[in-house]
Amino acid sequence: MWGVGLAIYVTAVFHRTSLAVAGLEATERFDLSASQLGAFTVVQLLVYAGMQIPVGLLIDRFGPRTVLTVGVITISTGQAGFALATTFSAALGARVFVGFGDAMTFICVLRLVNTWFEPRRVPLLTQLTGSTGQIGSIVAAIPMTWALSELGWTTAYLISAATGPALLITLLLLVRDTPTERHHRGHPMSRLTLMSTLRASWAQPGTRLGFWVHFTTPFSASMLVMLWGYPFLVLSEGVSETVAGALLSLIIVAVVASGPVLGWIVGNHPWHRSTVALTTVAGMVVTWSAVLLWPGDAPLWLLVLMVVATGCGGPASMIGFDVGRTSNPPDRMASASGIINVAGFVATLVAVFGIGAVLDLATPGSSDDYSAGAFRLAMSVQYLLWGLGTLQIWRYRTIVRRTIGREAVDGGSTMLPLP
Ligand SMILES: N[C@@H](Cc1c[nH]cn1)C(=O)NCC(=O)O
Repeated sequence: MWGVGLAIYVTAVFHRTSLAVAGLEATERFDLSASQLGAFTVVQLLVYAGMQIPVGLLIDRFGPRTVLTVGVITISTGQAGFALATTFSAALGARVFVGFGDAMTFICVLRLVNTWFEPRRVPLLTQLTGSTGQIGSIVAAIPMTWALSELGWTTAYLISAATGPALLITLLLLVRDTPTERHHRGHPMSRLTLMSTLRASWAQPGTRLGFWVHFTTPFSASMLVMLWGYPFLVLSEGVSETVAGALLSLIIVAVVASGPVLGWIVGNHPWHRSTVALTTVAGMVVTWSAVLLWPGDAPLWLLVLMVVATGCGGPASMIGFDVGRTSNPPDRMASASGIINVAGFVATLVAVFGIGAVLDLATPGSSDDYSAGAFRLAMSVQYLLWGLGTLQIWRYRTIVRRTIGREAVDGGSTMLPLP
């Protein structure tokens, strides 16, 4: 069950990031300005974030198998549409479909993990899901670059869309919602019940703690991988294009390598989950500060430390889902995951936008030759997000620790009995 779900999630991450290496080709094919190119990423992220809460509710109502089926069909249709699009508006519409399908993948896989594995194994498998999924972005970077240059736009994107039918058949043949049911249906929900499910999830301090952990930890890596990493490293830190590419791949290596370690710590020491998240944020703040304050170009060893610390933020974000899991009953689990998942993508959007806006303000009239000084200022936008997130993590961790107590947390529950 998990293998099929994971294969679908790796493919979704591949589709999500498959535009990162196609910027130049897209600019030529659709005759785009820089902001139109950026719109593809922004629209996709907006759709993804906006769909998280509805998708969480749909999973609780119709089960992960059904929602995943719709997700695979939608994302493959979007990617095929992107292959065939010849105008900016058609391509943008196709990216909306990719965002919709993508939004339906991850929390379905989390739900399958929660149903099919014993609770003590769930933290590690949740981590392995998040970390292994990021391999999709390496596939998007290397083979996709080759396919675009050797096979051309339409064939490269059509081949990538063709993974959809194969995954769909495997999904329909193998995946069951629970060991006893192919389809698990929750209770039909009126608008009132939907609202009360969301309210009940959000009322749990553990859901809020999970939200802020997911807000604070992954955005720096996502912002680097999705948009600003390459220009920052080349234009501001003076590394070659090859080294910049290698450093961005190292982020994914750090994600994949640190995931199981963090998963093990979190599974064995639930009381210390928020401490692990805060330590990871501190690692990012310290290494980023050293890079940004270094006089002139930062040395390569420091850039390596910074990207590794930043990569660890991805797996640390999974702590958010784990706290959400132990703070909600199984029939509200996907809704809580949806709420928590919105946070990281909203923080990424704010970082991507904020950095672009500061770059434009600091370098008036020039869009492709930002100075090192402008980049340093722009990258400092991240401190606002880390600062807000850290305060909120501290606030809700204090509430959880005070109201629930160590024995219950170590026993696997952060659920507060509410009226
Ligand atoms: N935080 C990520 C997952 C992750 C784990 N390790 C690195 N990244 C996340 O929010 N995932 C949701 C998704 O759809 O990818």
